[in-house]
Order: sequence, then C-alpha cells, then structure tokens
Amino acid sequence: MTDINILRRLAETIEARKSADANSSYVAKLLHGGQDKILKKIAEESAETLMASKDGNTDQVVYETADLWFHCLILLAHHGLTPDDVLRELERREGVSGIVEKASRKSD
Ligand SMILES: N=c1c2ncn([C@@H]3O[C@H](COP(=O)(O)OP(=O)(O)OP(=O)(O)O)[C@@H](O)[C@H]3O)c2ncn1[C@@H]1O[C@H](COP(=O)(O)O)[C@@H](O)[C@H]1O
Repeated sequence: MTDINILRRLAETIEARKSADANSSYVAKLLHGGQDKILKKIAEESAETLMASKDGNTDQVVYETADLWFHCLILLAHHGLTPDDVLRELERREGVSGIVEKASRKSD
C-alpha cells in the first residue's frame, strides 16, 4: 500500500513555494502566474489524461493522472485549500458522517 501522506507532503512543498521567487521553481512560477495559468495547465493535463485513456495506455494514464493531481493541488493551494479538504468531502460522501449524525440525533 502506498502512503497517502504524499499528498500532504506535496501540498506543504507547494505552500512553501508561495513565498519563493517566481523564477526559483516550476511551482513558484505557476503560483505567481495566477489562477488562469493554473487552470490552463489543469485543462491540458485533463486532455492528456483523456487521450491516454482513449489510447488504452495504462502507464500513460497513471503518468497523466499524476500530472493532473499535482496541478489540482496547486489550484487548491491557490484557494488556500489542502488535500484534506477534499479527503473530508470524500469521507462525507461515503456516508459515515451522515450515519453518525442520524444516530446521535436518535439518541437525543
Ligand atoms: N510532482 C511534481 C510535478 N509533476 C509534474 N511537474 C511539472 O509539471 C509540468 C507538466 O507540464 P507538461 O506535462 O505540459 O510538460 P512541459 O511541456 O514540460 O511543461 P510546460 O512547458 O507546459 O510548462 C512539467 O514541467 C513537470 O516538470 C512537476 N513539478 C514538480 N513536482 C513536485 O513539486 C515539487 C516542487 O517542485 P518545484 O517547485 O519545481 O521545486 C517537486 O519536488 C516535486 O515533488
């Protein structure tokens, strides 16, 4: 099993790039470039993921999805959000919090 904390570590690196010089790294350049530059990369990486899937190239699907997730982390950082915000939303959808809420309402 791989370590999901890679998302948190990468998000911390991205956060640190906010105060770095724009020319010092790829992430710093993108963050300083603003929302439209980040959204453009996400559109590109989405299209590349789609093409890899249509080609049936599973190695490429993994590679392009990694690019897509990476750029989504940069977008989250742009909005002051973290991967945990998204993970919480996925957990909420799993229904766990809904079931716990219903149970606690019944016991009131
Ligand atoms: N995970 C990544 C990562 N994935 C993809 N990329 C970059 O994202 C870009 C992907 O764009 P494309 O596929 O379009 O490739 P490209 O045509 O070369 O890029 P452009 O010319 O379009 O910018 C490439 O420049 C990749 O190098 C990444 N760059 C950085 N990281 C991580 O981010 C950390 C911080 O990076 P820096 O800010 O560069 O130090 C690194 O330590 C890595 O862990």
